[in-house]
Amino acid sequence: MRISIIGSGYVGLVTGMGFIKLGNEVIFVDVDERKITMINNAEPPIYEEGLEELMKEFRGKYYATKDYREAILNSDVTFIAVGTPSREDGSIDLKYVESAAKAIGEALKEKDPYHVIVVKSTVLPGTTEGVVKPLIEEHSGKKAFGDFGLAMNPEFLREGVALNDFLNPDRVVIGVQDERTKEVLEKLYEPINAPKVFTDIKTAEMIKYASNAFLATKISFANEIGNICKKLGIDSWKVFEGVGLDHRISPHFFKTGIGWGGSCFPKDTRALIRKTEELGEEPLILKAVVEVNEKQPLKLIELLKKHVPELKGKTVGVLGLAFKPDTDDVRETRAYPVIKKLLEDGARVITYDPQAMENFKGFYPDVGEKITYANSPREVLEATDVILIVTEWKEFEELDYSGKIVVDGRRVKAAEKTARIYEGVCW
Ligand SMILES: NC(=O)c1ccc[n+]([C@@H]2O[C@H](COP(=O)([O-])OP(=O)(O)OC[C@H]3O[C@@H](n4cnc5c(N)ncnc54)[C@H](O)[C@@H]3O)[C@@H](O)[C@H]2O)c1
Ligand SMILES: O=c1ccn([C@@H]2O[C@H](COP(=O)(O)OP(=O)(O)O[C@H]3O[C@H](CO)[C@@H](O)[C@H](O)[C@H]3O)[C@@H](O)[C@H]2O)c(=O)[nH]1
Repeated sequence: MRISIIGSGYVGLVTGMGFIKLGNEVIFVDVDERKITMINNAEPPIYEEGLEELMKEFRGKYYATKDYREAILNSDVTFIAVGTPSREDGSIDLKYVESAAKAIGEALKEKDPYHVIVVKSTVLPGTTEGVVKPLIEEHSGKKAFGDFGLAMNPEFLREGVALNDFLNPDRVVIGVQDERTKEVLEKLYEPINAPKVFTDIKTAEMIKYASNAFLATKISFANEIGNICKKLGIDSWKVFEGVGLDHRISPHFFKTGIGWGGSCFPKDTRALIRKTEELGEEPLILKAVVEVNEKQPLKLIELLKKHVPELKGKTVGVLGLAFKPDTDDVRETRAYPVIKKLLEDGARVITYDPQAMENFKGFYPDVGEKITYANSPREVLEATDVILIVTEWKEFEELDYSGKIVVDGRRVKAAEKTARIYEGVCW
């Protein structure tokens, strides 16, 4: 099939390359010229395992453009994969979705054959039918489900293992209303060996939020229990090994530490909280889940002060800036509140991350420009005896932490074994 993808970021690019691997052709659309040039040179604008190889292997099966008209006229299905960030007040910001829907509408004016539009961005229930549909209809002069198809197909991939998650998902959720659109998506996803859940459109939208909210809840719950364990001298990882063996519970997303960051859990829980309040309901659990998560990274500093009570003038090494390993993404990384607090307490910070240093500096200039970036993790260990571990990159397992005071937010075994003084956040 010929597919166009609007928004060539973490989801758009991975989804597009995944569809290409399944035998399709893709036109990527973006507003960012840098991304367009890089994609056309088969260079991934983001770091994601396996993406570069795939882009090189399938050169010729895709290209990128900023021209919506060209992309729509030369494809049968269009996925919207633009960002849906938070506004100041935590509510969902739909400005990218709205501008994409308008531009798709304009381009659809000239198109006769039945074209299917699929919302892949994470959007609150009601958005596809209440915002995207009317905008496309208004700008194209055509009617949804008669002149063009419309569906909502949330994405569940995790950064770092995104290609594998896209190609081997636990399930594919497709919210549709009309039979013609359903047939197109059934065909497109046929090669993927996973249960296909067909629902109405707003149920598909809600499945995405409920999934992310539940996973975030699992981690915050584990961290709350983990904080109790720490006080009682109990290893919470052992506790959740025992808990997770109950098949009703499952062992996943119970890794205690300094909490969840990233481009999804924080903004999606916030958006769901705002929506719940708008509906006149009280999001009691969701608010607690967020509150636990906001406090958790600062536990690192509390524990550090047990061993280094005065941080003023001290150099502290921070290992890891990405919100998790195997990505260069720093959106809502726990490294930000940790480094911010260290600087407020008068410490100097030297840091290393294999992929995310440039992004961190650009994304958080208020702290990013006040810290030192090392060329290797060893350089951090040479610069100071006081180390905080924020992201569990594999290479941090290969270091010798002898003589160091390490406070670990993610459980790096090598540090646990070799450090002079070792404190785990919840173990
Ligand atoms: N990152 C993830 O792991 C993940 C996983 C599942 C779902 N999601 C959801 O997918 C959506 C995209 O997330 P992302 O992380 O890929 O975002 P991203 O910021 O990496 O990518 C979005 C892209 O859209 C482009 N864009 C913005 N406005 C545009 C427009 N009008 N026309 C064309 N391109 C435009 C941006 O330049 C950017 O390249 C969000 O709704 C997110 O919640 C993300
Ligand atoms: O047991 C765990 C698991 C994760 N985390 C943290 O949780 C955050 C999110 O991790 P992960 O879920 O692996 O990364 P994302 O790429 O943000 O993926 C989540 O968000 C995506 C965007 O919606 C969804 O598609 C995925 O299904 C969902 O897992 C990271 O900061 C992790 O360090 C923990 O602290 N403990």
